Amino acid sequence: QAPMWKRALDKRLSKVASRSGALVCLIIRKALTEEKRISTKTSTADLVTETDHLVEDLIISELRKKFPSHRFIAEEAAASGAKCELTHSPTWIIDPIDGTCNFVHRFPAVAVSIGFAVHQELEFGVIYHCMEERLYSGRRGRGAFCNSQRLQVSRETDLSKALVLTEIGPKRDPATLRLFLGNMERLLHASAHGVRMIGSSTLALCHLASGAADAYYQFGLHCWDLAAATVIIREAGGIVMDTSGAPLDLMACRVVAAGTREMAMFIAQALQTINYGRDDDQRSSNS
Ligand SMILES: O=P(O)(O)O[C@H]1[C@H](O)[C@@H](O)[C@H](O)[C@H](O)[C@@H]1O
Ligand SMILES: [Mg+2]
Ligand SMILES: [Mg+2]
Repeated sequence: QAPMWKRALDKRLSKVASRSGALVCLIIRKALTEEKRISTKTSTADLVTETDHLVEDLIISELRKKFPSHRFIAEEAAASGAKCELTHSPTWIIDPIDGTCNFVHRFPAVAVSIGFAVHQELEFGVIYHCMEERLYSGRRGRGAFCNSQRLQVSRETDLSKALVLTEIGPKRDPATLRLFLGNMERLLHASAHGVRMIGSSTLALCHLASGAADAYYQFGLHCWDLAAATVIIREAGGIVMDTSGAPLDLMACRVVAAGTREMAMFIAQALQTINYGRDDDQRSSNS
């Protein structure tokens, strides 16, 4: 049981994060219907808009006012060259709009993700589904919720009875696409019930935490896609690990998550690796 000061601090921090998320969702919902100025980052499929930047700046300024000594890892700052270094300091890990491509197309699977770590341990996360007013939250040792409903992962262990979620990632070169499609083909050959992509890794991971899917895997997502969702899935009883079967490496741009370890291992063993570098390796592009 964490010390009283820590429980009180976590509660205060997660309240601030939830309030920030709620405020910016109003901005995103309004902007979704409006004309957007769109630019690309690491590929023609890796989009960013002025709303991504506005929302990220708003969240960080709100949090910095209250916690000036804390550190930040945020998607659009990283895209502009900021270091992604998870130290022992209290650190907020932020994806201002997860599902920017959906946002650009007015496809309503769009979320805000705010994770929090201390001593390199993920302590809590909130993910706001902006179009459905659903707040997914998880605090280490205190459970995971969607609004006030407790979350519980699926207990499925049989891949031939599984619904599997994934995302393409930003690379679209022929070699990457062959590996991506080969991974999907192997899971379908193993008679998985289906493989789905919704265009938002954080919302897909929330579906896993709520038991609406049995597994998730991806190469090409980032620490800001993973931070909050990892706490939520673990607190819903699930497992989040590296695609090699080793413990999760938050900066490795790859993940397998599932309701059961057996399911996660089946998925991991079926995958061929797609190399996206690391978030904390400044030499590799943030693709
Ligand atoms: O850039 P945002 O924050 O929209 O995150 C998405 C990534 O861009 C995709 O490559 C990735 O495949 C996932 O869809 C992820 O949610
Ligand atoms: Mg984003
Ligand atoms: Mg994202």
